[in-house]
Amino acid sequence: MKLADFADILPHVGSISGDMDVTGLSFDSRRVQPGDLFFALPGTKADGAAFVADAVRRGAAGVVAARGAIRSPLSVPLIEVDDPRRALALATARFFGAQPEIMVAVTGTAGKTSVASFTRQIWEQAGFAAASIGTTGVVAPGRDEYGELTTPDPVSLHKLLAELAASGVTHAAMEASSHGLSQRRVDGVRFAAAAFTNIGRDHMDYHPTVEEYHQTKMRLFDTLLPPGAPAVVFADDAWSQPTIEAVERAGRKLLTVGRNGTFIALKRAEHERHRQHGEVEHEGRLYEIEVPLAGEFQLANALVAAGLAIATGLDAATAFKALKHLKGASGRLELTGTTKDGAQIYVDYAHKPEALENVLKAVRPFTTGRVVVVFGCGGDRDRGKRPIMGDIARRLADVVIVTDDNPRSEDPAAIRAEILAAVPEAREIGDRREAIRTAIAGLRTGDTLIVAGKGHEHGQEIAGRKYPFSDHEEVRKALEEMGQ
Ligand SMILES: CC(=O)N[C@H]1[C@@H](OP(=O)(O)OP(=O)(O)OC[C@H]2O[C@@H](n3ccc(=O)[nH]c3=O)[C@H](O)[C@@H]2O)O[C@H](CO)[C@@H](O)[C@@H]1O[C@H](C)C(=O)N[C@@H](C)C(=O)N[C@H](CCC(=O)O)C(=O)O
Ligand SMILES: Nc1ncnc2c1ncn2[C@@H]1O[C@H](COP(=O)(O)OP(=O)(O)OP(=O)(O)O)[C@@H](O)[C@H]1O
Ligand SMILES: N[C@H](CCC[C@H](N)C(=O)O)C(=O)O
Ligand SMILES: [Mg+2]
Repeated sequence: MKLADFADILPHVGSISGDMDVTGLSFDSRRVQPGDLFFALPGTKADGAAFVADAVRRGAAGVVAARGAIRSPLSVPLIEVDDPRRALALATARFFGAQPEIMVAVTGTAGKTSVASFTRQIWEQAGFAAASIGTTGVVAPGRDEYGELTTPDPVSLHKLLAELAASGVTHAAMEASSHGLSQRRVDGVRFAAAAFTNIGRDHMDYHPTVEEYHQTKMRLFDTLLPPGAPAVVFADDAWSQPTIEAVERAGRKLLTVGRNGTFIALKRAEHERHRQHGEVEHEGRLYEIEVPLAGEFQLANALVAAGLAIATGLDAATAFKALKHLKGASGRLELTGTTKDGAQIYVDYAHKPEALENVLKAVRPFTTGRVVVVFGCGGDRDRGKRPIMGDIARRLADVVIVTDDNPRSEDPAAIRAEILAAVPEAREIGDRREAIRTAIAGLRTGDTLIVAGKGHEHGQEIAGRKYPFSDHEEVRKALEEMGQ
């Protein structure tokens, strides 16, 4: 492509020729290929402007940077913009060109992965070639890949969207994390609808206040969703009202779901251990629904997903019928094993307070014995959540084992100590493998064990190194070795 093809996104002035070839786009100097346009992004650890010389040395054909960020003269054209991250997102969308025709995004503290996966499954059952993109990776016809980020960077994202479109995928649901929204990773995607699940405590190391965190999520509705397009809002959360107001203020089409919802109104719900039943009203008609998954919260996620599918054109009866066949996203309150005595073991991705609270509450009514939890907290992330999660475990579980999650660069014992301060009666077993084994060995009839925090993850990051690790596998191996 030529620079002139990006004229509306990258205004080039003076002596810079629009005839300049752009053969690729890059925001990391270490990955620049000759002919790339290098975007110097102000980051959380470094400033991309400091790597411009490196990028040029590696063959960058031009540089895009924030106004005034580059002071010394360059041997290649410099294009100055107000918001380089947004410019990168828009330019990559233009560069890769195609995306699945109908794309939706879901934001919220918890439930994004589940909603994206459920929406894909509803579409699949309706006969569409559909994809989901998020924390657990990319799932599409003939494709199931593990991913690193919940919301990929714009270059990886638009390359992927173009591949999906080329392979015939017409529908895609993706997660929009607050980091992703704040860093403009999805600014180049054309959305047909967007959804909100809930707000809880998360990423308080990145967002100064919960209000700012919520406002960042609202970018999805007030900036990225086209005016008039449908916004599906879960109506039963403490943050539903501010979200509804933000959607209405922005002039998007508000569709609420849940007990307080009007687009899909949940009239009745019954919860069984591995199954949720409900009756919903949509446009004056009643539908019986069934979600074959553990955890009351999955009913909420299923309604949001059905809302997205209906809002983008699927008939309601097909969408509601599809819920009966939903499979849970990997590691979301997933029954991973049962002991000979009938104690049940779940792997769950709760790594933030509300999620842990929800999961422990969800299994209580079906647990005739004790609720046992094994969990830790990740390093280099919000420290404030550690004692909060300790307190939740103390209140809602009968047996607590505090172990390591991904300590990353932090001292694992110090992380555990911050959790244990709120739950001093807990057992401390740093080695996650041993913690899981100890918990399983102690299970009795009627007990439920929740191994929380790592869900689908394939590795454990300790002191900057990633070691292979899977909660699923550890549970299975432990049961096998104990002759269970
Ligand atoms: C804190 C954070 O969000 N960081 C993300 C951010 O990096 P950054 O821009 O802050 O990076 P930086 O190190 O400060 O560098 C600034 C710029 O200089 C460039 N650079 C740097 C070094 C060099 O030699 N040359 C060079 O050009 C970098 O490529 C970057 O463009 O932008 C990068 C590209 O999009 C991301 O890969 C990176 O994610 C890191 C790896 C990360 O761990 N992010 C997590 C916290 C995250 O995003 N999580 C969310 C939510 C998870 C959830 O709750 O579900 C997610 O969406 O996954
Ligand atoms: N609607 C919900 N309300 C409360 N908790 C939920 C809800 N959905 C899921 N959870 C809890 O949150 C965990 C993560 O769920 P899920 O992966 O669907 O959310 P997410 O928003 O994608 O999270 P992350 O940002 O960590 O990727 C689940 O394992 C469960 O413990
Ligand atoms: N997307 C989240 C995942 C956290 C998962 C948990 N296992 C941890 O390591 O804290 C993050 O990067 O903050
Ligand atoms: Mg997720």
